[in-house]
Amino acid sequence: MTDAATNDPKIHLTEIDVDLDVQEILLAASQHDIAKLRRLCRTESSLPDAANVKDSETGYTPLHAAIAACEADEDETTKGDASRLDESLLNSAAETVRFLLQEGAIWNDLDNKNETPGCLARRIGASELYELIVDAGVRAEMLMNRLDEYDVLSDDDDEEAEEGEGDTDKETEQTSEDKPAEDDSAPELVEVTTEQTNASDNALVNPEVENRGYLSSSLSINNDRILDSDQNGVMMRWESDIMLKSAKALLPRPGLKVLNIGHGMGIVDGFFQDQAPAEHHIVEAHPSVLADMKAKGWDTKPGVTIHQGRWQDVLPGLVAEGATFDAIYYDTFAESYADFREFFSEQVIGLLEQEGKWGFFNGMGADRQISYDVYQKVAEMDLFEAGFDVEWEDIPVPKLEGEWEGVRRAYWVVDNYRLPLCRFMD
Ligand SMILES: C[S@@+](CC[C@H](N)C(=O)[O-])C[C@H]1O[C@@H](n2cnc3c(N)ncnc32)[C@H](O)[C@@H]1O
Repeated sequence: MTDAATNDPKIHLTEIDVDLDVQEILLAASQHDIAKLRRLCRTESSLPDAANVKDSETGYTPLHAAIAACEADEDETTKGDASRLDESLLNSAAETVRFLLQEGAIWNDLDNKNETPGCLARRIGASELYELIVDAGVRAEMLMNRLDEYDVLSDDDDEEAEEGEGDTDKETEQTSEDKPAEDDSAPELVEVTTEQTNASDNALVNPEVENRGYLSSSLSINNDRILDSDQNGVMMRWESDIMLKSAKALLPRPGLKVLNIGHGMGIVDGFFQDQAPAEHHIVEAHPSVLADMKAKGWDTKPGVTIHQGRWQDVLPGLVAEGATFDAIYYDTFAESYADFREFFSEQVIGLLEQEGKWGFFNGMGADRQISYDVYQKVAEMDLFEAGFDVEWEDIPVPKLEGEWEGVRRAYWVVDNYRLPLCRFMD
């Protein structure tokens, strides 16, 4: 390591110094020695971000180390059995985890086994520690979402100031400075994986796909799946049971008015048709899906009106006409959590009957249980803020091992699908 000509002592550290510091911090974390951690984090350590150091061999952060210390020696049959964990160790670990989070520890950093601290807590059966990490994730995500909103507002201000100076697609541009340093993949809203950790950054549903790019890409539409040109799964037949249960919960009897956003393979629309709705409106934006709908005669089915275009462009017109619906369903592709929030806080409010129900495909963070749990809470809080109550029903998802052949990434990993049913609050 070459020393820079500077008076900053940190620049003069050798790799050995750094490694010793890292080991000292990780040891203190695993011993739940908060007094020592406090000293190391605040004064003694020469490392700038002591709460987020990483062991080069295991990839452990102090959070991983504090949690891993609770793991019981166990054989295969008792793995994850919470009753085998030492209660006082769990309590001191909880204190340590709280302390590290206060010091800015990142809730979802990955170790070398691809586990976040929360994944590790869940695997060893430390549910209290798991909940602490989930809550930290919720706080971080809420904050990131609000900051992104603030960014969008300032972008809008800039645009207003620059009116007439040409258009930039700010919606779809995101520079690396906009993103949080620790997280670089998206909270998955719909059907796409979060590959690394992440529920953060409010970026796009699929890190590699954004909505306008997707809508101009070519699709392969088969009987059991729709893939985009990069083999990302847009819709898959295994979701049929989820679609059936969603349709039945939303449209319990004939003669109601339903609005569906995103036709895909037409699975949910088929189940809505089975309920003989009085009006069945479908918003779809992809030209190939629209062509497929026409080929399958959707334009002549009873009560069906097809609205061609993005919901962002179509729905304000329906609101202006005063259209209302007993049921609304949202299942799009390559949209962000921010898009989804805009959908329910700005559009559903204008389109749903007072006693109506609405739902969405709940795929946010579904490639990792902790991300799924975090995003359930985040959504719940935002729905509450927008004036909606939500009920969740757990539906077991069948084993999907064979399903992902030919699909770029498995976007579904968690065991249970949580089906949301939303209504206006009383
Ligand atoms: C996951 S599929 C919907 C699957 C559907 N629920 C089913 O049961 O087959 C998502 C659909 O949303 C459409 N879509 C994506 N973005 C959209 C947008 N902004 N507005 C309208 N439709 C959109 C896609 O073209 C695709 O057909």
